[in-house]
Amino acid sequence: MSVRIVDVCEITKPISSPIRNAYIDFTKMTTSLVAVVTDVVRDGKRVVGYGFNSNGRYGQGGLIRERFAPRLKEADPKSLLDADGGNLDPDKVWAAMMSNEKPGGHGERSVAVGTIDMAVWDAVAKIAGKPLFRLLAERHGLKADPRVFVYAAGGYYYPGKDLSALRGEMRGYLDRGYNVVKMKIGGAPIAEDRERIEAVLKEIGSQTQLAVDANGRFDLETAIAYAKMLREYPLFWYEEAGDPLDFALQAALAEFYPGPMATGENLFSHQDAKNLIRYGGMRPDRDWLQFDCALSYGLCEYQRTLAVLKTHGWSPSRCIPHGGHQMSLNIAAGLGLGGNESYPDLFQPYGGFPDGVRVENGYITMPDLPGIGFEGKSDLYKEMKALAA
Ligand SMILES: O=C([O-])CC(=O)C(=O)O
Ligand SMILES: [Mg+2]
Repeated sequence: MSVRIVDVCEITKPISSPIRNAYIDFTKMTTSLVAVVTDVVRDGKRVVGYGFNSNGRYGQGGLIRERFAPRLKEADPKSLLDADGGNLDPDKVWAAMMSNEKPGGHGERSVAVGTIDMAVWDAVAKIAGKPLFRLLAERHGLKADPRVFVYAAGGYYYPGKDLSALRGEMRGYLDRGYNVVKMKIGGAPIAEDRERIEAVLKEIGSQTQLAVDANGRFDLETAIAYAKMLREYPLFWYEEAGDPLDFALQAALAEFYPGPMATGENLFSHQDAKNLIRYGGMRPDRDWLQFDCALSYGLCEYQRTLAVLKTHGWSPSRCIPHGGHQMSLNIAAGLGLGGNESYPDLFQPYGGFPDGVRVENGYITMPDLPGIGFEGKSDLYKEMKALAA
């Protein structure tokens, strides 16, 4: 049997909402939805792999249509196959996409490639007839663990939102089974953010923990001023205080913040991840890494990032990716990450879990669906099917 990619389709979809973090609003946010169509038939149906990019970066239709999809369609089909020719080899597909691309400067190109890479892995696991998390565990000689820790991200700023609305939002997450919640900081004066934090802590009590996210807004002085305020509270983490590439700032902050810090959602390559580990002062015994494969060249690259972490003494269990998508749930369950983000009320239908999956005491259990499992989420699959089936 041979496998051929017969088409790569892209459509840019809105995921807009009136929310705002300390850096951007989401009123014009979009995502690229991609389908990698193969000539393989499984259970009487053509195998199509699907992918989309995470929130926070916009859809990548231009790059996908002009460079990355044509390279896959023009590649010799045999050059994309695994050793016995029965499936695609994601690393070979990745190399074909990245031919004639210089190193460095990992701007939005990594989002375009990450989106297609997601669809390729979905197709590969479907062709193998397995959930992606089980395929990954097998390939790495690990035992899959379908139970994955998830936390509820929200707590955004938006027009007219007062403390009682913020508390109500957080209560809603607790009611849905979460025991870690996250809110935005840095989009209001520090005294106001302190009030917001105290209001949320009062609402959630001591059984639930709160993480805070500054979205890279602060200069060093402000990051330290916040660190001094935040360290009075038992927070789950202090996220992305300063510019994602300002490793010296991150390292200096550690001096003022003994609690857990988190960052990495805006680092888009294993080289950038390596520099964070080398120079960012992140501590493997308590800090968290949030690289998001959908924004950073996909799972082929994420595996290189995990290899970098291992070399530097970091466990994959210190990774809780940004993005709230099923791709990272599969990586978490297959490769032993510490968990995954989720946005219970945002970015639908792209985020979240297959239908019927519930959060219990902060964990979900992955159902055994072939591929990434998008077919189990009916609102999402409807969009995907409309693109290509
Ligand atoms: O608001 C955003 O851009 C999303 C974000 O940082 C997160 O989920 O950590
Ligand atoms: Mg963040």
